[in-house]
This record gives sequence, structure tokens and C-alpha cells, in this order.
Amino acid sequence: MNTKPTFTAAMIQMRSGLFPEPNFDQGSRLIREAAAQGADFVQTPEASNIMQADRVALFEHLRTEDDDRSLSGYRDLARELKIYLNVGSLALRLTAEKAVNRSFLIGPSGDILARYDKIHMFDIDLGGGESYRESANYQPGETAVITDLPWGRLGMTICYDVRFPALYRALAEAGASFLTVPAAFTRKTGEAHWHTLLRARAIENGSFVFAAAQGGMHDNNRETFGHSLIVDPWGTVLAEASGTEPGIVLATIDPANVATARRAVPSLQHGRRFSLVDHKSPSDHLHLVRGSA
Ligand SMILES: O=C(O)CNC(=O)[C@H](CS)NC(=O)CCC(=O)C(=O)O
Repeated sequence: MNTKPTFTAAMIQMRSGLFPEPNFDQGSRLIREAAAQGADFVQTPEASNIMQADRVALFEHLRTEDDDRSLSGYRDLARELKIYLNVGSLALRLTAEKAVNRSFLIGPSGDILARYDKIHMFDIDLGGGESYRESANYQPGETAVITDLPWGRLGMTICYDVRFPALYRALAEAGASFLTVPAAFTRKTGEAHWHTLLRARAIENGSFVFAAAQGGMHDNNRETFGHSLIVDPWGTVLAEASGTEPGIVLATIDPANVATARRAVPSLQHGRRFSLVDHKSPSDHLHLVRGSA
């Protein structure tokens, strides 16, 4: 295994369809390719196992964590290739009514080192008839998760979580140098927000951001943005998929850049120095008279 101070990270861009088996074939082929190119850490996107809009069909294909063949297949693959594998997320059955959107960190032994259940549900009306109700099928997690890679600590998140900066600040304050944001961003919000949100999370937390993405037109009629990214703690994009095609992007990661960026701009240490006053509350009004118009 790699014992150098630096490592190679690879983002797998996918176009998941309606059925777990071909999705696993697509993912594992690209993971093998990444490992062949020297990747030590590989991430797959959100919904690596299935993208299915119809609830009945979705639940027909969902398995529990213990019975999921994609998960056991990815564990075997991590062991065979001796890589750290972040399966960005798998949809898994939790109960008869609810699923969970769960991200895994699998070690080179094939063991599951950490799991994270997506906290923030994408319940959105985008306009033009484009609506999402993730919470109708999925039970949100309630726990932020941090774990260890040989090269530093890793904070795990998923997709829409990226819009909630307090989660990333909590992970960075708990020691994360690497933040994972596997995603299935919509084309519309991706065009407007994807690079900005990911670079902001990297810059404000002095952390690497890893974001493997779904891309293109899926069989469930969803269109996703692609542009899988690796961002360094200074906000520089180290690698980016050029569009929506399935494939891999790689970058060499030097964990020392975390300390360098945080020394240059110590915003993590300068945070949380305020209290908040509501000018509508009479008792607090006086505090604001001087400062506000
Ligand atoms: O449902 C599936 O099949 C897979 N899961 C997703 O696509 C998820 C939940 S609907 N997508 C997002 O969170 C998009 C967030 C986004 O696009 C934004 O924050 O702008």
C-alpha cells in the first residue's frame, strides 16, 4: 500500500440507470480503471446503485445493507485493488416504507470503516415542472460522520448537504482535512451553483473537497450535471470532468496543503465570535440603535 505522504484520488463519474446490476458493472469497470492509473482513494457518486423515480419500482430493487449485492461487490473490489473506496451513496431499504441514502467508506481490507446517512433531504420545486421529494422515500440521517484515512481525517456528506455550511464547519472543527460530496446534482442547479458551493466549502474550511457526480440523461428521465470535481484547500480545482460523460478524473493530493492554506487564512480559528441581536425584540433594540439605520 501507498506509504508516501501524498496520494492519488480518483472521482468516478457515472450515469446510473434503473437497475443495480448494470450500475455496479459501470462503477466497477471505472474503479478498476482508476486503480490501474494509480488511485489510492476512489469515490463514486450519490445513487451509485440505482436512479429510479417510481416509488414502487424503486422499492422492488432496494435491499437492506446486509443483502445488498452492490455493497458486497464494492467491498470485494476494494480488497482486491487495495484501495480506499468511498461508495458515494447506495439507496438501501430501511423499512417497508422508507429507504436510506447511505455513503460508505470501505478500506483496503474490504471492511466498512464508516457509514453516513444523508441528512438534508432534497425537497424542492425548481420550476418548469421539475420537483423532488426525497423525504417521501428516504429517512434522513441525524449524525455527522468523520473517519480516518491514512493521510488525514475525512468528513462524509452527500449532495444537497453542500448547501448547509454549518455541517462542513463542524466536520472541519472535528479535524477533517478531506470532505466528500458525492452528488447527483440537477443540471439546472449545477450550472448555477455547483462549482461555487464546492469551492466555497473547500476555501472556508481549508479542506480538500472530493465530489464525484452523476452526469447526463438517466433512464428515469432525470438530467444531472456531471463535472465531477477535486478542489484543494485554497479553492483551486485540481481535476474536473469536462462534461456529463461517465469516466474518471484523478489528482495527486498533498495533505500538507491543508496546513498551508489554514496558515495563510486562519478563518477556522477566527470563527464564532458573535452573538445575535434581533432588532424587533424591544429589550434588545437598544443594542442596535447605534449601529443600524
Ligand atoms: O433520487 C435519486 O435517484 C438520487 N438522489 C438524488 O438525485 C438527490 C436527491 S433527489 N439529489 C440531490 O440531492 C440534488 C441536489 C441538487 O441538485 C442541489 O442541491 O441543487
